[in-house]
Amino acid sequence: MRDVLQYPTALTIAGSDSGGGAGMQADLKTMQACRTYSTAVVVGLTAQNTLGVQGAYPTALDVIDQQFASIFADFDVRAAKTGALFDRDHVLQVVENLKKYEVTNLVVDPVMVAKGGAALLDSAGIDALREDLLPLATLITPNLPEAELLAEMPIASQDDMVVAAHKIMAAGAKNVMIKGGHGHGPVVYDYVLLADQVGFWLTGDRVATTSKHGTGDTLSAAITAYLAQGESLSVAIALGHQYMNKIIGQPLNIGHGHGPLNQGQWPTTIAQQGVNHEV
Ligand SMILES: Nc1ncnc2c1ncn2[C@@H]1O[C@H](COP(=O)(O)OP(=O)(O)O)[C@@H](O)[C@H]1O
Ligand SMILES: Cc1ncc(COP(=O)(O)OP(=O)(O)O)c(N)n1
Repeated sequence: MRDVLQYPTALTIAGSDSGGGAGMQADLKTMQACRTYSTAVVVGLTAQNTLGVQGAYPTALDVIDQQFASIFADFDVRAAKTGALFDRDHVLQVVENLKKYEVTNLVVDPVMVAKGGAALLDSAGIDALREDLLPLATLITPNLPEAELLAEMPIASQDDMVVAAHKIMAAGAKNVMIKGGHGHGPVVYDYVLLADQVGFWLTGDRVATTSKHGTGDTLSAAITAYLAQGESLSVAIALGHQYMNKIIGQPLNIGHGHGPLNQGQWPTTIAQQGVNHEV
């Protein structure tokens, strides 16, 4: 008899990117590459490609409820992540369902603006995210502009990142990871502040590439995949960061703008990659 692979199940609650590089499509490819099965609540559709977002169409609210109901009637969801949530009503509908189904191991990627500049969450939605969704999150993963909004301060240095992480935690987040992709210099610094007040830096060489569409989605999906596998939060973060570091230097040459990553560049087992579980 053939071996049956045992993949845990996760959930992505996000928007669809018709260009395939970011949003739900990035999440699904990443989870598969990280050996986790993912279910999906589509919160909205975007007409999008590597050049930008041409349209955004949130899903009817009752359809969000139906998707949650179908998933939780059948699957043992071990971890979940949120991505683009579009507006206040959709944030609150997602929050209601997360509470109803008692979702644990929740990674909130507070997607606000796509790299091309299109808003993927309006200002009332940002308030709802901060007040209602953030307290449910196991981990929140803002990029630098998102962290500036959530912490209500400018971030111009690594010291500022540390202060901002503490402010976001004080606003109700249990654990915080501020991503430094939008910074400058030869090294990318991501700062992690854990609930026990332990803070640490994760670093990587800054890759000079225009193929960065979907980096935030990909990182948060990888962390979610490893949480679903039962890893501790600090190990899941470290593995997600290693995955990101590995794939960002080997992108696909696709599209005419901000190209996609190649999430499939992680084909072997963690053991074969020589990944260090020590954090
Ligand atoms: N040019 C780069 N070189 C190496 N790593 C990067 C680069 N840009 C982003 N990353 C990494 O990708 C992840 C996502 O970061 P970021 O791009 O800031 O998020 P977002 O897509 O949400 O804006 C982080 O772990 C960051 O360190
Ligand atoms: C549908 C959808 N969701 C999220 C994003 C933003 O993804 P992100 O990982 O932040 O990547 P960039 O947009 O910054 O490339 C998106 N574009 N579309």
